[in-house]
Amino acid sequence: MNAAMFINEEEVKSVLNWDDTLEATETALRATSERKSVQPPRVFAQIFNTPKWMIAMPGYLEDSRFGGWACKILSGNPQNVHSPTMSANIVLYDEDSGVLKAVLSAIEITSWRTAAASAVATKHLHVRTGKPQKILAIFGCGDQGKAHANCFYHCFNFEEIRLWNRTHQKAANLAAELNNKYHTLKFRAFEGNESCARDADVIVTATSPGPVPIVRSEWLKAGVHINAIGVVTSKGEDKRYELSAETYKNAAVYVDSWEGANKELTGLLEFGAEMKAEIGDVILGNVQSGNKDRSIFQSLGMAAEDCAMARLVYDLHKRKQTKVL
Ligand SMILES: NC(=O)C1=CN([C@@H]2O[C@H](COP(=O)(O)OP(=O)(O)OC[C@H]3O[C@@H](n4cnc5c(N)ncnc54)[C@H](OP(=O)(O)O)[C@@H]3O)[C@@H](O)[C@H]2O)C=CC1
Ligand SMILES: O=C(O)C1=NCCCC1
Repeated sequence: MNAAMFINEEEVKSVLNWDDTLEATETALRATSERKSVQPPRVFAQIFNTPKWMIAMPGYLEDSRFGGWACKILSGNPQNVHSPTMSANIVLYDEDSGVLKAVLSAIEITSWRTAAASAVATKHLHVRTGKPQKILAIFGCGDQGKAHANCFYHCFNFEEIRLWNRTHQKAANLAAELNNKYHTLKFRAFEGNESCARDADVIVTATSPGPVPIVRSEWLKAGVHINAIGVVTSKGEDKRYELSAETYKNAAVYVDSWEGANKELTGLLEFGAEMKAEIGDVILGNVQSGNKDRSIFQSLGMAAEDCAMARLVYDLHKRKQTKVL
C-alpha cells in the first residue's frame, strides 16, 4: 500500500486547467440531480462571538472519471489583512476501500470549481437560450472574482468585462493585470456599483456581503442572469445578502443542491423568491422555462464538486509524476 501524499498549492496550480475543471464541475452538478452523490448539509462552526469560522464538507460522487470520496475542511477569518482570509484542504480517500489517498491544498481548487459552476450555470441558463453576452459585470475582485474573470474569459466571448470592488484600487489593478495577460482592453474597472450593473447581460457577485446589498433590482436589464456566490448569512439577527430582496423576488432562483439550499437558503423564501430548480436538472433537460425572464444561480458550493476536483487533480498530478520519472 502506497503512503498517502500531500499535494501542495503550487502542485495543484501546475495541473489545473479550465477545460477539465469545467467538465468535472458539470459532472458533479449533473450527478447531484441524478442522485449519484452523497453530500449531507455541511457543518459550520462559528468561533464564539467572532467572525472566525470552520466548515466541514464530506461527500461522495459516483462517476468513472471524476468519482471520489472526500472531505473538504475550511477555516476563515475575514478580518485577516496580512494572511489569507481562508484556508482549505481536501482529504481524498480511495473510491473503494475508503483508505486515505491524499491531502490536497484546496484554495485554488475552491476558486476554480466555484467559477466553473457559475460558468456552467451561465451556459445552460443564459447562453444556450440565445440571450446576449455583450456585457459581463463582476462584483468583488478577491480570489473568487479573479477566478471568475479568468474562467468567463476562457468560456465566453463578452465584449466588455466590468470589474467593481469595494476598494476600487483592487478592481483597477485586476483590470490592468488581465488586460495585460490576455492582450485585450475588455476589462474595465468601475467605481460605482450601479453604473457597473446597468446594461449588464450577466453578473457575478463574489463578495463577503456587507449590511447593504451591492446589486439592486431597478438597475438590472430584462433577461439578466446573475451568479451570486458570496456566502449568505441567513441565520440569526444579521441577515446579509449580496442582492436586494426585490432582485430575488423578480427572478427564478436556481441552486446547486436542494440538500444544501433547504438548510442554508431558507431566508430567500421570505423575499418571495421562486426557488426553481437545481442546475443539474437544467443540464438534464428536466426544467420547463417559466414566466420570469431573469435568473439567479445562488451558488453554495458542494462537496460533490470538491470530490470531482480532488480526483481530477490527484490523477493529473500522478500522471505528471509518472512522466517525470
Ligand atoms: N459559493 C461558493 O462555492 C463559494 C463562495 N465563497 C464566497 O465568496 C465570497 C468571496 O470569497 P473570496 O474571493 O475567496 O474572498 P476574498 O477575501 O478574496 O475577497 C473578499 C471580497 O469581498 C469584498 N468585501 C468584503 N466585505 C465587503 C463589504 N462589506 N461590501 C462589499 N464588498 C466586500 C472584498 O472587498 P475589499 O477588497 O474592499 O476588501 C473582496 O472583494 C465570500 O463570501 C466567500 O464566502 C467562497 C468560496 C466558494
Ligand atoms: O463551497 C465552499 O467551498 C465554500 N462555500 C462558502 C464558504 C466558503 C467555502
